[in-house]
Amino acid sequence: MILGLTPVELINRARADLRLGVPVILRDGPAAAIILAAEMATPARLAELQMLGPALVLALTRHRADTLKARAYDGDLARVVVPAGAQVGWIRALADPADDLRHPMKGPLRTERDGAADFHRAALALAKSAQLLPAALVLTLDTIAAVENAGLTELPIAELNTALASETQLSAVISARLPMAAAQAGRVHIFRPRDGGVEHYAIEIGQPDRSAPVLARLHSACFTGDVLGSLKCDCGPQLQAALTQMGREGAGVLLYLNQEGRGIGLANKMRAYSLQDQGFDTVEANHRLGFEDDERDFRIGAALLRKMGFQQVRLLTNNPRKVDMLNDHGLSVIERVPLRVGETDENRAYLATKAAKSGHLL
Ligand SMILES: Nc1nc2c(ncn2[C@@H]2O[C@H](COP(=O)(O)OP(=O)(O)OP(=O)(O)O)[C@@H](O)[C@H]2O)c(=O)[nH]1
Ligand SMILES: [Zn+2]
Repeated sequence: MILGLTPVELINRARADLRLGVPVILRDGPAAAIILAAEMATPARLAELQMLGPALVLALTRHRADTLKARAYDGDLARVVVPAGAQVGWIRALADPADDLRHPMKGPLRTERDGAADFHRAALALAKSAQLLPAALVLTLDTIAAVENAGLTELPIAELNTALASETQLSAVISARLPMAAAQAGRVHIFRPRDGGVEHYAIEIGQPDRSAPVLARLHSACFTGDVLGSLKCDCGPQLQAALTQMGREGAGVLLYLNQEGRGIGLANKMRAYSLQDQGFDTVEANHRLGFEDDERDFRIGAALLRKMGFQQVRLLTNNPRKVDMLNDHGLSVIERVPLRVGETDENRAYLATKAAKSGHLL
């Protein structure tokens, strides 16, 4: 006999469904809702939802709602009423700010005030965790009968919320020696989250003494900076400078965390870059897309360092949040080592915005 899927397995299936444009059913006891990622909506799928019931809603985060001048009665999110006959283009324009400046008048938008927003909040969290735009069509169902035999993934929201909020458990997969330009004595460790998320890497230089403070860096993936040598940020030079300093000192550990774009994923980061070309700064661009300034789960870095046996770190960073987070999650940062490299004409304003709005130290 095959037992049912665990919540973690169901969540991963639900993420894949949303990314494919397949609806997912959320359950809360006897209550249920059907959700669809707004950016993946097609005319056919939208028509299916519109036929199931009249009360179709587009859930948006407060940041996106603020941009659209829609009232967010639920605090952190808004439930925008989808008018009968609304087309996919209307949904997409609300979800995606790409054309905000060209077509500023999207309203007036009517948002719901009464009733619960639990399904909507869960739908947005799931869309974010699938690295989609945080915008979801939500139809609360009177009865689940109409969708019961469609083979859709069904997810209890209590379990979904618990799983999304809990600390990721990581398993060590393999490690192997890697001589690098910055240090001959390098070793790459691969860690796999047990929640089905993307793998993260640790680059160990030399043989750091576990009973002494280790020179450490938490580096968030930046395809454009790390690989392409982008001049828009300082990630590539920071990565190289950190490895070089560890090589020079003979020991250190650099965590390469796959949290591209401060946790929003590369597609959304490129959407943010496109908005930056329209004149918005890095924080404003994230907000217009509906994200927080920083969506990273920094607990993963702390968990990895602890798992590797480290307790005390000298942390290479300009970001005081990283220091606080490690101190709050079982490590002690005995020194913050500044990492100021790679300033260019192109990234000067970006670095200044991070100092002014995100608390980075100059
Ligand atoms: N969303 C978004 N992400 C960006 C942008 N520019 C760089 N990133 C991402 O930001 C992350 C690097 O974060 P930073 O804020 O530069 O540095 P930090 O890691 O917080 O702090 P430091 O330790 O001082 O470097 C990487 O994941 C990059 O992909 C941007 O304009 N928008
Ligand atoms: Zn970068």
